[in-house]
Amino acid sequence: MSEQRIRNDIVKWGRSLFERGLTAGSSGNISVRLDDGFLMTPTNSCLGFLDAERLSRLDATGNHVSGDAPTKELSLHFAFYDQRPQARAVVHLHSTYATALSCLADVDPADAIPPITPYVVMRVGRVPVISYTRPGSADIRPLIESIAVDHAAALMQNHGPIVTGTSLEAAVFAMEELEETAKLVLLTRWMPVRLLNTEAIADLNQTFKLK
Ligand SMILES: O=C(CO)COP(=O)(O)O
Ligand SMILES: [Zn+2]
Repeated sequence: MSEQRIRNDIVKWGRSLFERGLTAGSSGNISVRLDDGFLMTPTNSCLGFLDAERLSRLDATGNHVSGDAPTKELSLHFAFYDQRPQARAVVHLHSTYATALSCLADVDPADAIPPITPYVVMRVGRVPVISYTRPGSADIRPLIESIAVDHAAALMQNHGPIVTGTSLEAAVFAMEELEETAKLVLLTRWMPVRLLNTEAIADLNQTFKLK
């Protein structure tokens, strides 16, 4: 896929996520790994109004080479790219329900999203909670690196979700699934929920291998 097409896709998905209320104001950021570097959304930009020509272009070693200054969360994007060779895109949002889950004191930090539907198992997998760090702090990097080999998604405590995928579309779809499942988890929080059993989960993992 050409770089221009990828730039247009970042603008398209950014607008779509923003218009559906999945992140507000200038929150959230998107990156895509190219063959010779990275494209990232600029810091303080609104995902609803990105300009394809002003996206931040970084070289393969992470140096900013053109466009506006990149997201201040580049450490967390690079942590996933370093540890997951298959990751081609990273999406971070402040979507309401996943962020609400990230604030709950009694959520299992090793497994924040119970397996209540097949799609969350297929598209997202197990979701750990990463301890709080200040937005933009490089301190997040080792925390993400410690989970990134085995997890395609995480919740940053009191902050929001972060998801990777083998394409931008796959990362966006996984993020949408994560957000919708977080909503279901909160809707059913005080109800006796029947989870998928280990047999069903093993069958899903075998049939739809998460990358
Ligand atoms: O969500 C954000 C910080 O966590 C937004 O930061 P940027 O505007 O630098 O991308
Ligand atoms: Zn954020």
